[in-house]
Amino acid sequence: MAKHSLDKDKIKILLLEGVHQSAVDVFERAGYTNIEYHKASLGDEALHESIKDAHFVGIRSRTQLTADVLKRAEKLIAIGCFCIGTNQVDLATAELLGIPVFNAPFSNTRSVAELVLGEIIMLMRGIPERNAIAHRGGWMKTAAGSYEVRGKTLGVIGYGHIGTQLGILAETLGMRVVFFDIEDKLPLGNAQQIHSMEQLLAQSDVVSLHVPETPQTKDMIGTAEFAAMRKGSIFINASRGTVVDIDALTVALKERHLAGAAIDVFPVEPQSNDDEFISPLRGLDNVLLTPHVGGSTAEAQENIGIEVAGKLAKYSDNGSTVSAVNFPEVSLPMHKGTSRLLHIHQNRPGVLIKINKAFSEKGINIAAQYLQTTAEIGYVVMEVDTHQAEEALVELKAIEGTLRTRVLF
Ligand SMILES: NC(=O)c1ccc[n+]([C@@H]2O[C@H](COP(=O)([O-])OP(=O)(O)OC[C@H]3O[C@@H](n4cnc5c(N)ncnc54)[C@H](O)[C@@H]3O)[C@@H](O)[C@H]2O)c1
Ligand SMILES: O=C(O)CC[C@@H](O)C(=O)O
Repeated sequence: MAKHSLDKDKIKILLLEGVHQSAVDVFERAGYTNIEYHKASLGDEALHESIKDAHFVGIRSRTQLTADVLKRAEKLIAIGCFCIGTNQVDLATAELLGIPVFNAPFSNTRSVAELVLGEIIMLMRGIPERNAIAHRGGWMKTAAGSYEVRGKTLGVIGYGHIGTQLGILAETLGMRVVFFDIEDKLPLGNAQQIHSMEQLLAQSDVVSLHVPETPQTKDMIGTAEFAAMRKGSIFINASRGTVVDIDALTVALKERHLAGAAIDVFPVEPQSNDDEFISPLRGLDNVLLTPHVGGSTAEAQENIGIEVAGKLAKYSDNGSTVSAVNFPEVSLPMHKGTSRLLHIHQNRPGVLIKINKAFSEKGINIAAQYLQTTAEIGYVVMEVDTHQAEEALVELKAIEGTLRTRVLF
C-alpha cells in the first residue's frame, strides 16, 4: 500500500531501549513532537502494539525487527539502529517493503577499542582472578601468570573501524599487532595482515574479535580454533555473541588452555536489566563478563543519538538516504519552491520511462530527478511544481511495481 507524507505532529516516532536524550532533542528541533519513548526494549505483544502506527522506529541491539514485525508495521517509513550492528533487523524484508535502515557506523568504535585495551592489560596481569579471590577474603599475591603487554602479540580478527583503532592503541603500549580479515586491508602503524586465521591464532598472546554478525561469522570460533590458540593466551569477544561457541570457550577456560577471557556479547542476552543473565561462563574467576556495554559510554551514546536521529529526520524531511545500509543511497540538496516526490519501486526494467511518459502525458514538469537502485529496488526522487504534486502522486501510485510513494511539500 503506497504512503505519502503527513504533517509533522502526526508522524509518530517510537524510540526504544533508552536511546540517548540527544535523539529526542534532534527530533524536537526538527519539529517532530509525537515521540513515544521507552527506556527498555518491549516484549513481543507490546512491540506489535506500539510499532503498528509508528512512522519511524529507533532501536539498539535488543529489539528484533523480524519480517513478521515489519509486515505488521504498516506505517513504518524508516528504521534507526542507534548502534553499529544491524543484524537485529531483517534488512532484506525491510528493503522489499521500501523501508531504509540507518545506523551509526563510527560513533561508539573508540569506546569499544578503549574497553578492550583495558581488558587486555587486566587479563595479562591475571587481575580478574585476583580481584575475585580478594572479594572472597583471599590474597593472591604472586607474579605467576602475570605479564606486561609490552612485546606481546595481539591478533585482531576483523580489522575494521574497531579493530584498526585497537591495533593503534595496542601498539602505543608496545604490542605487536597482527590481523586477519576477509578483505585486504591497509595495515595501520606496524600491523601486519595474516591471510590464515589459524596462523594468527597460533602466534597471538591475545586474540580479539571485531567481526560483524553474518552467516559466515556464526560460530567461527569453536573447539578447533581454541585448540589452535597458544596455551595460556587470552581471548576477547566484544563483537557479537553468535560468533563464538560459548560451550567450547567454557571448556578451554576450565581446562586452563586459555588463561582468561573478556566477553561482552552473548548468544542469548537478557531482554532487560531486570532479567537474569544465564551463561556457562558465570562463576569463572578468570573471565571478565560485561553486559554488552562495549559502546555504552556517555560520549558514544550522545553522538549516536545525534547521528541516527539526524539521518531519520533528514530522510523524513528531504528523502536523503545517504549511508542507509539496505537501500539505494541518494544524497539530496534541500528543495525550495517545488514539491519533492519519492517513489520506491521493485527494480524492473522501464520504470523510469513509464514515470516520465505518464508525467509528460499529464503535462507535469519535472524540475529535477534522481535515481539509484539496488538489485531489488529502485528509488526515484523528483521535483515538480507544488500545484501539480497531488496529480503527480496519483500517477506515481499507478506505476506497476510501486512499493511506496511520499510527497514532501
Ligand atoms: N560490544 C559492543 O557494544 C559493540 C559496539 C560496537 C560494535 N560492536 C560489534 O563489533 C562489530 C565490528 O564493528 P566495526 O565498527 O569494527 O565494524 P567494521 O564493519 O568496521 O569492521 C568489521 C570487519 O570485519 C571484517 N570481516 C567480516 N567478516 C569477516 C570474517 N568472516 N572474517 C574476518 N573478518 C571479517 C570486515 O571485512 C571488516 O573489516 C560490529 O559489527 C558490531 O557487531 C559491538
Ligand atoms: O547499544 C547497543 O545495544 C549495541 C552496541 C553495539 O553492539 C553496536 O552494535 O553498536
